[in-house]
Amino acid sequence: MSLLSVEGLGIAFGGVRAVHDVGLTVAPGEIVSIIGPNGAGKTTLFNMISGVYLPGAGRVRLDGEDVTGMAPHLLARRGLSRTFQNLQIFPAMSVLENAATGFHLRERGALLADLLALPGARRRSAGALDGARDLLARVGLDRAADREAGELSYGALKRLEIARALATAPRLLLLDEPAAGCNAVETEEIDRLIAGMAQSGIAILLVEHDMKLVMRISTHIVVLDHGEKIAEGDPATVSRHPDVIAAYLGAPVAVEGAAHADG
Ligand SMILES: Nc1ncnc2c1ncn2[C@@H]1O[C@H](COP(=O)(O)OP(=O)(O)OP(=O)(O)O)[C@@H](O)[C@H]1O
Repeated sequence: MSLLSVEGLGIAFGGVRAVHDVGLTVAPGEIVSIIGPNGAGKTTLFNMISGVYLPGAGRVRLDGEDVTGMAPHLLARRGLSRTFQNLQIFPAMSVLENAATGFHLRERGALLADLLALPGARRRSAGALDGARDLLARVGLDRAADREAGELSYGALKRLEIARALATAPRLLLLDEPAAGCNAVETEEIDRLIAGMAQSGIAILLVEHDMKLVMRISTHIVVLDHGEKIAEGDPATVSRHPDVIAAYLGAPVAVEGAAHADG
């Protein structure tokens, strides 16, 4: 059964349809990727699912419950967490402290209370730092815990962002371009991390331009162009779809193990 179910989602900005009538589902352990050219509406779709934008049309359901337009911290309590295309890291804070901020994403105002050292902040922070150490181990950054975040490589920063998103123990994780700007080795680390999270039962929704990564790890791919879904299916099907090649890929993309998929 699907954990996330999106139906007929749409939004317009100043009369321009950024996303129109898009539907998709994600089940626990699945990796569903959204691909398409720049401006196709991928991040806007993410923003509607994660409560950043109120959709102009359509429904978002988590476990069958209508959560359309619900605030991000309330969605986090229900098990939805996300990362952003642009890193949201505090470079002057330690890696550990950055990971610990993730524990406050469920509580509106908690992060500000901590920064202002309001009552309860000290107790909450101690617990968050313990939890943050576990998260850093999960993404392979435990040995960098005490370094300043600003000193990390780009790939490590991307993993730190994922660690922070994991702090809310998500059942559904939205990853916006986790491999953007990463080199081949860093991309492989992200690849393993995403596959591992899916194996642990987390439902993953991914926006990513690295087609090798997408074709390797996706269970299902949804293709957007000009805000509309133009194709969907497994990697082998999507990578050879004529409309997808015309709108985005330019040429068929090799998919491991799919050489004889035509039968
Ligand atoms: N807040 C906004 N106000 C006005 N227009 C917006 C806003 N957000 C997105 N758009 C427009 O909506 C369309 C879809 O943008 P979006 O960022 O979702 O595309 P994308 O597929 O994520 O692109 P990219 O791959 O470059 O990140 C674009 O035409 C964009 O200019």
